[in-house]
Amino acid sequence: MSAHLAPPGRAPALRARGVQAQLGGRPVLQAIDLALPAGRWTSVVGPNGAGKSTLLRVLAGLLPHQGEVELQGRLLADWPARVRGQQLAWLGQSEQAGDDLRVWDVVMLGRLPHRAWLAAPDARDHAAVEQALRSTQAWDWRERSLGQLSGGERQRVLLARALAVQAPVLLMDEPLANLDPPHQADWLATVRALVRQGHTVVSVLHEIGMALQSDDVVVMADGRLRHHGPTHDPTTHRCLEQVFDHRLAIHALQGQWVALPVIPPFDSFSRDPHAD
Ligand SMILES: Nc1ncnc2c1ncn2[C@@H]1O[C@H](COP(=O)(O)OP(=O)(O)OP(=O)(O)O)[C@@H](O)[C@H]1O
Repeated sequence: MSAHLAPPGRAPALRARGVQAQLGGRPVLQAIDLALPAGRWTSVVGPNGAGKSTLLRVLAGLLPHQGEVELQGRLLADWPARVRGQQLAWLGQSEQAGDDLRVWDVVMLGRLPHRAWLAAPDARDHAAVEQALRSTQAWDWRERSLGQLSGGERQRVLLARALAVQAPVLLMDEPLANLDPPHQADWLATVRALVRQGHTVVSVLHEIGMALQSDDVVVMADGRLRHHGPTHDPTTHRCLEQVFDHRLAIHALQGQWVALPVIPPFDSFSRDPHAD
């Protein structure tokens, strides 16, 4: 496993030390030591069941675990809940959100950590919600209820809710689920703009081509961290190919990295497995 060091003088946005987690009595994360540098976009990738979502939930403080997790140099447990909610925004996988709620109100939920108990939203809250809805092209649906939207439209509203928090650190689990190619490209542009402004973005992605657009890649397999390194590093590419059983290959194409499937020869499908 390669180490990736945060720039000197700035605490990592998130740090895990000796993290372990169990689900259903089974260990699903083991011995995770990880420092995610601030002001960069890191993608977490790996095969199904590798522990990616579990890691993200642990980093967000949403799952009990052993070991330590720090947000901006301070243990998660030491942050007052409301302040932590201002610092760290979360977009979960297949999130349930009230289908009867208006889109506007769903996105306004992202402003809760900024408001005093029972206080009405102020002008800044309204501005943040409008900006988030416009940036995900969800503004036109603001009066509709969430339950009336398609899967991709709904995902854009939930992304808007995470953006409305305006947190320095954003964690997103499969943010591209249901998004069509133009809106995947818009998501990419949004993430790049956030990182340019100094935000930290951590995304669990199945789309390896998209993950290869990030600054850094964390590779997981079997509940363990296999690699953490810059996206352009050949070691990162080799590790990715390895954890996916060499069923994908990474190539340079017009100044970008792309992942292409490695398709077995036709013979291996047509052969009768019981012939031998
Ligand atoms: N509630 C649960 N109880 C028991 N085991 C669970 C539970 N949820 C997840 N797991 C197991 O934990 C392991 C890690 O799951 P996790 O969702 O973190 O993987 P992942 O890498 O995000 O997978 P995927 O790519 O399929 O989304 C898997 O083996 C999964 O079967």
